[in-house]
Amino acid sequence: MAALVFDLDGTLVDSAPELHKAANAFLAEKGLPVQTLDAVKSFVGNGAVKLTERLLAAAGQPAEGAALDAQAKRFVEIYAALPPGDTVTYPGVPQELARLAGQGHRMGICTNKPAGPTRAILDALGLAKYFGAVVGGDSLDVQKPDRRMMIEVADRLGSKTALLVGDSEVDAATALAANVPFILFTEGYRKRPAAEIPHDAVFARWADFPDTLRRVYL
Ligand SMILES: O=C(O)COP(=O)(O)O
Ligand SMILES: [Mg+2]
Repeated sequence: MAALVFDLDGTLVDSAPELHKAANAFLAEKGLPVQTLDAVKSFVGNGAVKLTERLLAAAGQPAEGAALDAQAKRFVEIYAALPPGDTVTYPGVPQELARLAGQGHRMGICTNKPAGPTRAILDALGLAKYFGAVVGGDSLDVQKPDRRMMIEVADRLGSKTALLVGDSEVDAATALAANVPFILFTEGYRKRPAAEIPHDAVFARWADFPDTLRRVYL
């Protein structure tokens, strides 16, 4: 059975409100104007450093190199210190993960979010027990869409075959690079219409995931 590899932000959890809160606390600390939720959503997908880079660029304060790394470190500190509760699973996610685990699927997480906050969210939501491998944006020296992110998760799960479930262009590119099937969840933070993002199957409600998965393996 192929391992099921899941993206986190915008796929299993709606983390944008909490990222928005952290982004605005970070900007306010620097005396910069705050951002809308939609703007922050559009900055998510390539990890914490890119998110920080996009926040600073949007505020007219571009940063790069070591200066950007230092700013991103501060952003992650602010994010990690927020009280839990704002990040929630999409409806039906806990039930579906329990069902898949019950069927014996090996499951892993492949996210560009740093591994620390990723584990904190999985623990807080009671989901950690479902995942035999968690690879975050700072786990390797590459991030999605590099195929090594996907290969690392499959290796850690001891699985030769895998598929990726994700919400974004970055996930689609990762699956293509790793040559694995891609299932697109449409309710996350993608930037383009779903039809323009290469996928093998698509779904909008987690209650429909069983049928969607069957379509890929028919
Ligand atoms: O943190 C990000 O930018 C994106 O995280 P994701 O890979 O779980 O969507
Ligand atoms: Mg995502």
